[in-house]
Amino acid sequence: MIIAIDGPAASGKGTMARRLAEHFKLPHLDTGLTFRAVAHALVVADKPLDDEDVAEAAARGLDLGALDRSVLSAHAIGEAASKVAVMPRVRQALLEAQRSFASRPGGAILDGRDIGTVVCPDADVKLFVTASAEERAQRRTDEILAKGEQADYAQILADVKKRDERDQNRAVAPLVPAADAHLLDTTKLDIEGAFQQAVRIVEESQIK
Ligand SMILES: Nc1ncnc2c1ncn2[C@@H]1O[C@H](COP(=O)(O)OP(=O)(O)O)[C@@H](O)[C@H]1O
Ligand SMILES: Nc1ccn([C@@H]2O[C@H](COP(=O)(O)OP(=O)(O)O)[C@@H](O)[C@H]2O)c(=O)n1
Repeated sequence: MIIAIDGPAASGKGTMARRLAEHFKLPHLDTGLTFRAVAHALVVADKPLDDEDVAEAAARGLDLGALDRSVLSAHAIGEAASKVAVMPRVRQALLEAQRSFASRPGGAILDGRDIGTVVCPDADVKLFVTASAEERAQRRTDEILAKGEQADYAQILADVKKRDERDQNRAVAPLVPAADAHLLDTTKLDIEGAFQQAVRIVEESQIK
């Protein structure tokens, strides 16, 4: 079974994907980390974020087994990732790695922005996870504060909106729900409530 989960920044798709992976015993790939890793490689090499040759080389050299969430989850890397994610050759290189992960025998869960539309258009179940921009900014703020770092809600809300805009309006693989995706608005759901709804959707689509 392949489960595709998409949604905007801090909607809770990663948390949901990890819990579903554990529940259904499926391997999980957070494709956001692949874009973050490319952005991180450019930042570390002191290269501009629009250098497509360097970015493509980083994408082609990516080891999916070595994605370090603790380094890549930084708020600023998310912003940088959405800049490298507009480059077609970067997307193509990562697409090959993402599809290879998805084609594992037994299936997989992938989460990102274009899983249901581009990476796995034939996925067995597609979820599009949303929440209001204000709720998502609050979740990200709480997450950063919980790490003991400083967080400015107003700035984070502005960043979240800017990233939504960039992800929804890029030419290649924009953030949009697949026609056959189940929409799951988690604005008023806690983590457990959102997970239970997702399990129900997956189980119902297995029966059909
Ligand atoms: N339904 C929810 N209610 C409240 N907080 C949530 C919910 N889902 C996720 N979170 C929290 O919000 C933050 C962002 O979630 P995450 O799964 O990383 O989102 P995404 O992968 O969409 O960026 C995390 O701190 C997570 O614990
Ligand atoms: N399948 C994907 C996943 C991420 N991305 C890009 O990578 C950025 C970071 O993704 P992420 O999922 O790690 O971000 P968060 O939602 O966790 O904040 C996004 O803003 C997108 O620009 C993408 O274009 N396609």
